[in-house]
Amino acid sequence: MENFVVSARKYRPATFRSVVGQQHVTTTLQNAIVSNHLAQAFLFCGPRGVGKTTCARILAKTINCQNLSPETEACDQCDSCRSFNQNASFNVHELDAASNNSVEDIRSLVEQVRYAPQTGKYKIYIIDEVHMLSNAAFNAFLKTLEEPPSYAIFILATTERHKIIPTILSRCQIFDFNRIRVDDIVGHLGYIAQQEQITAEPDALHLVAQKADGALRDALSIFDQMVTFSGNSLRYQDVVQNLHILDYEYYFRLVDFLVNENLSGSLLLLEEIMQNGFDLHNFVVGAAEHLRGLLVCKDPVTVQLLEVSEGIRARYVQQAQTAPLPFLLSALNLVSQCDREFKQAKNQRLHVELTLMKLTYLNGAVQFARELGAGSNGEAKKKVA
Ligand SMILES: Nc1ncnc2c1ncn2[C@@H]1O[C@H](COP(=O)(O)OP(=O)(O)OP(=O)(O)O)[C@@H](O)[C@H]1O
Ligand SMILES: [Zn+2]
Repeated sequence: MENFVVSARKYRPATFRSVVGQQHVTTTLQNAIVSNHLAQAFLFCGPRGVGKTTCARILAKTINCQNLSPETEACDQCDSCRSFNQNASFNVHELDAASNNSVEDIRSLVEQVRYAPQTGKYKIYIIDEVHMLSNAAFNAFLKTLEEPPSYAIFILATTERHKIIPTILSRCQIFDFNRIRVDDIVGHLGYIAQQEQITAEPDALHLVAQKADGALRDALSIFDQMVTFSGNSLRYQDVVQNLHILDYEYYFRLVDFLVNENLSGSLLLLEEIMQNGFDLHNFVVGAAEHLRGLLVCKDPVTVQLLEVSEGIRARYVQQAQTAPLPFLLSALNLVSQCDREFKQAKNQRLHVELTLMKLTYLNGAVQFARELGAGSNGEAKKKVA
């Protein structure tokens, strides 16, 4: 049997073109290569698992390729490309500063920089998690960064840009990597599913993508975990169950109860959520997100901001029609307040229950206030009387 290779490694992009969602970076790098304006030191900043190391390696391979394509991609055929692809190139050195952050580690790296490449044009030094280097190590490195030999290129990567000292920042060309959009993650997962002959429900992939919170690497590990769990067909319900996700259903039900002033319904729903072992605070945060989702659905333009599948979006739009805008605004306000005060509350369940009570009568109250405000002689005044 073939060894199982995790998707994050198996599908690590080998060309600029196959990097997802970082076009501003890849295009700029390619332009720099074509116009021969390559900087000698780069700083790649951004969240974890969005392609910083991947792009560093692609850059390293591309600038050493002996047979660059017209699209400025490495050929993957020449000797240099082949040794890169087999992780056997002498022209790329990677240091993970998270685990090698001492002065000695940097000294041995700096030592290597003195030797020109025997084959190929450039030697590339990738320092991951560079913010972890000790101060002494930083200083030992600074001199080399100031006057690197012409064949040396440094690519520093970090998830914590604010920890990088100004002397380093000012010597690097800085690239900010984006979180990957849910749609882009879904597209990539869909592609991998197809390659692996896995049938996956779009909603299932959406859920995985959302859980990954912008990190493609995380999405791929969750995807692998799901496939181990449910085999060659990935269903929405399996993902909900396996990832123990507070699924949309709960929130759709909640808002239905609220707009229908069904207090017992929402209190029992809360009980159910706790019985199922969900975290109360997560529920509050999720409720705020759901309300925000309904709000953006009130407008045909902002509806695009909702990063969900088509099917779920249609349900949002439908539910948004049952909930007046002022109600949604006040509800979001109340839930945000509940969230802010959550940690201080002595009895957190009661705190949430109280919010649910306020929310239940909110719709009636909002309509009542509106009727009053309208100043008509209709129902509202009768109610007051
Ligand atoms: N933009 C992307 N396009 C395609 N695949 C990606 C992308 N970002 C991450 N991946 C996948 O995730 C894996 C890890 O990505 P990579 O190591 O490049 O992330 P990173 O940003 O350097 O993360 P860290 O800061 O944790 O080192 C890759 O092997 C690849 O499979
Ligand atoms: Zn090549």
